[in-house]
Amino acid sequence: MNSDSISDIISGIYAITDPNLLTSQTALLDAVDAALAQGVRVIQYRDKLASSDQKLERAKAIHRLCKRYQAVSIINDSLELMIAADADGVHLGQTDGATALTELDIPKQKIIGVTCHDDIELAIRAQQHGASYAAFGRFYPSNTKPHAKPAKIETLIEAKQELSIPVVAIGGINAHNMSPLLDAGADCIAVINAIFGQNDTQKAANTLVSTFNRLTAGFN
Ligand SMILES: Cc1ncc(COP(=O)(O)OP(=O)(O)O)c(N)n1
Ligand SMILES: Cc1ncsc1CCOP(=O)(O)O
Ligand SMILES: [Mg+2]
Repeated sequence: MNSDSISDIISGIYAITDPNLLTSQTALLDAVDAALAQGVRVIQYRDKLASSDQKLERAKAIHRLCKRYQAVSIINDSLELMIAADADGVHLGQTDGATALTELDIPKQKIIGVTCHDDIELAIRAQQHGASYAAFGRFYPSNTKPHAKPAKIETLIEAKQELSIPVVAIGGINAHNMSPLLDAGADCIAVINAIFGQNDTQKAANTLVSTFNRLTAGFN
């Protein structure tokens, strides 16, 4: 991992892999490479289908690719896999250990992302307990996770007032609808389908990254 601050690291486009969209290891690694080459800064390996051995091999390969592009690798759900693959961080949902962050043995330098749905109190507690970033969403209907709880843009605005850690927005986001989330203060836009569900990953990543950069060019 590079030595930038967490606000520099968790910013821009955050791409999350999906085994239903990237069905082979080659497809997965080629797509991650294409996304990184276009300026995606964060990759989350999210895979609820592969075997443990496959997950370890893929997580390690993604971490190597991220290092090559000076991006960061995050593992979904599993602290054990993060440690085994020596990835840069882990993303924990409310049923993955996020409710007991202080009881987990997480190496100090690792990034810890926490799902906060639409709940600012969850985010404040997560920050107090050592979370590196808070993720809110879903903001728009998501084909990837149709039953994800909806979140309000007002919650993002409140999150930016209450939290010092970066704020990530997720759920049904694409280049056409990210603008209100950025205006509300989202530091980072997390996507699955808008990048890995597209025929041309490179073009999709380029569109997302350039749209993010254009829309945030006047900020700060
Ligand atoms: C960046 C980011 N935000 C939210 C989630 C959702 O995590 P979770 O609620 O644990 O759901 P699953 O992804 O495990 O289905 C995420 N993965 N990444
Ligand atoms: C994992 C997750 N958590 C809330 S919505 C979501 C899915 C995001 O995928 P997409 O960008 O395709 O809507
Ligand atoms: Mg989870």
